[in-house]
Amino acid sequence: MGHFVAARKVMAWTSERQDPLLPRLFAVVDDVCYLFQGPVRSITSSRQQYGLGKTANEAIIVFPARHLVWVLCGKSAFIVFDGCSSHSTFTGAEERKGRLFPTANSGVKVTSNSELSRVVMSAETLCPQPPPSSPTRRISIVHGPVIVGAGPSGLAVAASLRRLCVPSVILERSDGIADLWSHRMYDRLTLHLPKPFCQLPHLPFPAHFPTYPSKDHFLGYLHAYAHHFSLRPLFGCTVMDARFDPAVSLWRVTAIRRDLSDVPMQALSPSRSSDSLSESSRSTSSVSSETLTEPREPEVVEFLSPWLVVATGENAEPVVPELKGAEGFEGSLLHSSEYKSGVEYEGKRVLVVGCGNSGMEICVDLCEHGAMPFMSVRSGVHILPREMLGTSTFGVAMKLLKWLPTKVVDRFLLIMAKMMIGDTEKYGLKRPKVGPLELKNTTGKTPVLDVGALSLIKDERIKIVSEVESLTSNGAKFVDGEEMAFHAVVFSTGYKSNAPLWLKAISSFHSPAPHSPFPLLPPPRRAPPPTPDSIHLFGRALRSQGHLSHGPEGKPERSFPNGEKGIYFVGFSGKGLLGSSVDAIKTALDTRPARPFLRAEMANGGLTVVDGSTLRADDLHLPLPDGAVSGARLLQHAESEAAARLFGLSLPDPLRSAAFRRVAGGDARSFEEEVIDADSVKRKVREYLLALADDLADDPLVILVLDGSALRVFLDDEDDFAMLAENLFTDLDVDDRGKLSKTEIQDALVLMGVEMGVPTFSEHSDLFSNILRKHGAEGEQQLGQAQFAQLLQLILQDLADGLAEKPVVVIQNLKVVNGSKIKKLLEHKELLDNEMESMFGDWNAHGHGEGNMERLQGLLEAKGSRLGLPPAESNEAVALLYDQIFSEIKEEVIAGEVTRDAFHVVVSDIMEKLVDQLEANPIFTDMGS
Ligand SMILES: NC(=O)C1=CN([C@@H]2O[C@H](COP(=O)(O)OP(=O)(O)OC[C@H]3O[C@@H](n4cnc5c(N)ncnc54)[C@H](OP(=O)(O)O)[C@@H]3O)[C@@H](O)[C@H]2O)C=CC1
Ligand SMILES: O=C(O)C(=O)Cc1c[nH]c2ccccc12
Repeated sequence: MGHFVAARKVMAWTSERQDPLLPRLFAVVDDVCYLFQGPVRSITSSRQQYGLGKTANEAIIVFPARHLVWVLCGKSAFIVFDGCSSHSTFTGAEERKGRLFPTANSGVKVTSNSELSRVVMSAETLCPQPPPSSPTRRISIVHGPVIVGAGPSGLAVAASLRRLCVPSVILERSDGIADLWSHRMYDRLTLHLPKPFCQLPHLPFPAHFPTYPSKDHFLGYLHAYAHHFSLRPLFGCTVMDARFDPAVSLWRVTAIRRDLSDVPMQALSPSRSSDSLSESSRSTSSVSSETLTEPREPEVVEFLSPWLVVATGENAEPVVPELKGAEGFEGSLLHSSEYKSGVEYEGKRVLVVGCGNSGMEICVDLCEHGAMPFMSVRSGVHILPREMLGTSTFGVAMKLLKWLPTKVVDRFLLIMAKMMIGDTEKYGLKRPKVGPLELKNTTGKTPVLDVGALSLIKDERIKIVSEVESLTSNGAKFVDGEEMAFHAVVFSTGYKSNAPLWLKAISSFHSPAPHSPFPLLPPPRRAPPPTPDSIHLFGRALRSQGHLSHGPEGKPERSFPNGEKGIYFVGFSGKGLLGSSVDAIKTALDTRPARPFLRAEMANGGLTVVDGSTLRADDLHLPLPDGAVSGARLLQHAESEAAARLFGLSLPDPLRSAAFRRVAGGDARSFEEEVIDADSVKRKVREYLLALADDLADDPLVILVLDGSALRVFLDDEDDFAMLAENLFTDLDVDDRGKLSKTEIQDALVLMGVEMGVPTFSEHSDLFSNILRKHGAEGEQQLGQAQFAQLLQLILQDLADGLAEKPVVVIQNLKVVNGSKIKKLLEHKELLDNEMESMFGDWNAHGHGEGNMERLQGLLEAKGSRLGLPPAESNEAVALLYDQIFSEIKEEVIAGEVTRDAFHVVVSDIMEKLVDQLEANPIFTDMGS
């Protein structure tokens, strides 16, 4: 342990082996100390940059304080930049006997081998006092991402991070989780999409939930979810401003935090009990001590973090049109977010403005409560049945989108809708010109999934009226001149995001390159994230708020200026809760190398692509059976041989049977009974292996081999292990009792999960129960943190040994696109010609002229699935791949009228480029559940 020494305006850092009274690395300017320790890699360029002498091998560089700390109030403070984890930690510090010590519970651990590479200190005298009128301001450096919003998206991100042992902070303006769902939705609401599309990552809905869970089911689930992952958002915390500060490469998120001490604890606790859920039965009072000691005055807190997750949703603020005469209307005026049920409207005439899902369902609700609803329709609307072909319409659409372009899926949905619910136009519900999914993608307008409104419209129990022109004292005037009386008006006119109000200056940084205050630091060890600019746009983020410029298709443009880093938009993809889950997992996986040990784990273990190459080697692993054998026996042997070369993996059935069919030829049944003579046995086994290899080459499997090596990474490094054990302990100790029972070791293993090298509990219960029993980890005995760590270490050691002896292979639900399909196509003249002809036909069918390049890109993107590529709309990596390849094609080669030959040349060129790119950099796509 080194020491911080402070004497009035002088502070210094000495490392362990140095005399604390003779600090070596030390500098003071204007009350600010900047101290640097660590290897200087780019010494030559640094010499130039700082004009150092040729013989200099050690340098002290002093920076102005504003680069480092914006405002620091109250006590002294220092910031430790840990070069190992690329994390900064902020702590209060106090001076005792001339030395500066971290204040209690500061959370800073500076150990000698944590490779401290920068130390920055700032003394008390530096801090300007806040102006007396302003609320107290505090700075909080977050050890992980700052998530704005505690709705489903924010919770899903935090949970996904928690599972990876990455901490995060959720800031939430309201008093509880999922405020929209708990306070701004009508009672009769049920989810429109079936269960699998609405559950959040890592915790399925309870089995007893109906296919379409109710609002209360869903809310109960969200509370159980927050509880399960011990998520404790900071409630009453309204973000006013968030901006990226290039000087420190951090996001500065300023929030006002209200005092919530008079809010009933029930509302603050994530473990609100609910009848609909059994998960929440683990009763705890999970109000943290922090909640109990809330400040009285509103407090301004500035959160600093390298990552900002925007999870405030597309429905943050109600949209209410400004109508002439609204002030003079004597009935009640409300937004759909304030409508709870139709009880109070019995016998009343209610005008519902807007025909989205809310408008439609509120009309149904009004009918059911004996009111008379009138629905005002301005533009058109797509109504689709909630289900078709025996499953949900949404599910059908998602399936089809995997294979077909949006326009074709739209055409299909509209044909099905017409067959099932007839022509909706004759009731005054015009269909928009653009199809439902394309409209959703381009404008964000969701199609209506019919849950009963349509038949009420047909029966004229819901009356369709035209666009409202103005309100009168007792009703409304419509654009068609008609005037009617109403008791109430419910604006079901939708919602908008509020991110533009607080997310400042995105895309408008002009500084050429973010200035680094630490030019002497070794470059970060982590490879940059896969996107070129570290801005993670999962979906249609903020499209309608003008934050992003749009391309001609309304797609957000994918180019961003440099400067803003580490920002993630979660839940803006227009794909409902499913979209939130996908975004959340991506965000978590992307930010997870936040922890050094996770980085090590990824480098060591990581994913393995099984592309069948190990099956091609000539020598066999297992001795062949002697003499002639039956076909069935041969197959059995061939399968064992394959498994022996594939980490003991048992291959999916379709793969095995396809290979078997190729070996067996015509009749599989008779082959099993056939006698294979000794000479043919080896040939047949090889045939089987090669058949498997061929299929795997086209469609590789992605597997995770858990052989204990990932676990060793933690076990081999004392610090890493201590950190892991501490995190797990605090995560599990939800009541802050400082004790856990032995049985909770099992929860720790579950929390660690596959990502950290622990197999799933349920599938490998033998392995676990032996080890747990051996260490007596089944009892209720209470363990303190140190004992917990000790026991965990023993158990993980045994687990690692067990796995080393018999690795566990987990097939990941990922598809790898490596270009082999395109390569095959290029090698197969006949198929290639057919494909080219069909593309050339499409090309000609859509006219000529301007924008050939865009047209060709569109055509190839649409054909992507035939080439083995996932749709570009659904996969950012694919979209980037196309963009990159098309940027290399010269405009003139496809200018004007394109001949067949020229078309063939260009398209083959593109295909070859695709192969090159994909072979070097395969694309992984999530196949969902
Ligand atoms: N059970 C469920 O799962 C439910 C889901 N939802 C979802 O919640 C989100 C919000 O839905 P919702 O609240 O219905 O909002 P939407 O944005 O989907 O619909 C708003 C409606 O209001 C109309 N509108 C807007 N401004 C005016 C105006 N000045 N005059 C007349 N009409 C106007 C729009 O028509 P125009 O095209 O003319 O602008 C549109 O029909 C959607 O994603 C929806 O699918 C909603 C309810 C239930
Ligand atoms: O998010 C909503 O509002 C839904 O009702 C689900 C939904 C999201 N995107 C869609 C596209 C087609 C059909 C339903 C949805």
